[in-house]
Amino acid sequence: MEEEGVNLEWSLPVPSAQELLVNHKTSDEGMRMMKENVRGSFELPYHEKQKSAERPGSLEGYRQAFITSQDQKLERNGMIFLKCLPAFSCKKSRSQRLRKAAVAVVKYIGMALVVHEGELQLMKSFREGSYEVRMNYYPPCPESERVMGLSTHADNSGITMLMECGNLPGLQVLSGDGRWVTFPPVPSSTVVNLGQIREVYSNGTYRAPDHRAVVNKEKERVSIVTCYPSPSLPVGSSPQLLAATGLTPLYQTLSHSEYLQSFYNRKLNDAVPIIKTLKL
Ligand SMILES: O=C(O)CCC(=O)C(=O)O
Ligand SMILES: [Fe+2]
Repeated sequence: MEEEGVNLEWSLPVPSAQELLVNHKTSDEGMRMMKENVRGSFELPYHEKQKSAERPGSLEGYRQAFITSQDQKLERNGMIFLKCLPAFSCKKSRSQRLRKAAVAVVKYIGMALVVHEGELQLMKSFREGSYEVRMNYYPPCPESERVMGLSTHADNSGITMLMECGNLPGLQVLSGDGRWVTFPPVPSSTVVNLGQIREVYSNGTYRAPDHRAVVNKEKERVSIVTCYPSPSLPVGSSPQLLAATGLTPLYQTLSHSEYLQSFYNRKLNDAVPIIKTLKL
């Protein structure tokens, strides 16, 4: 499939989870350098990393992965989180290519839902909206079966693009029959993950898969995750989809900031996933 110069090759490695692999030709020297730079940032001495540590009131910077409660079991994950504005200056930049791939995925999901050109606002929002980048660093652990790199979650985004740095498996997806399936790293590919905003948008047609990251006994693992939240759009079932299909809306509609606020007010191990709280 070709979309605005982005080549997409689809496959469904885990049949029951809506997770796709996209090959968008990022296996160039620039990508290798980016991965090396990210790895290098995590390998800096502690006091250097603290210079870019998360500041109160901001989620951005270097930090331990999400801590939402005093009693929670900590995840073995160091994280750098950044909010980014779209880079208009260089149309061929990697961030632009990733965004194009994300827009293409959003477009094809719309087509699969029989929602076509009415989606111009949606596409515009994905093309122009700010996005988030998260770099995950999972140190090795000899007792890897006793720790978790990132606990079970469904992404709260619209679409997430995940790049593995190195050839080390770690990402696991919960399959329809309740088994954890390890997602093998595929060189020069990006894993596209549907987030909960898309699940709501599709009125529950597509599921945001539960996934987690496990750690390796001997080797560190690094992943780079880009999330496209389309902040100018409300979070709710697509009005075009409901109009075209006559389906009853399953979810209430929130503004993007209301949705994020209720997401960040939650505890990591809250029994009810956020998406269930939106159900009508
Ligand atoms: O590192 C991984 O493989 C998973 C990362 C992830 O799921 C996330 O950052 O949301
Ligand atoms: Fe995730």
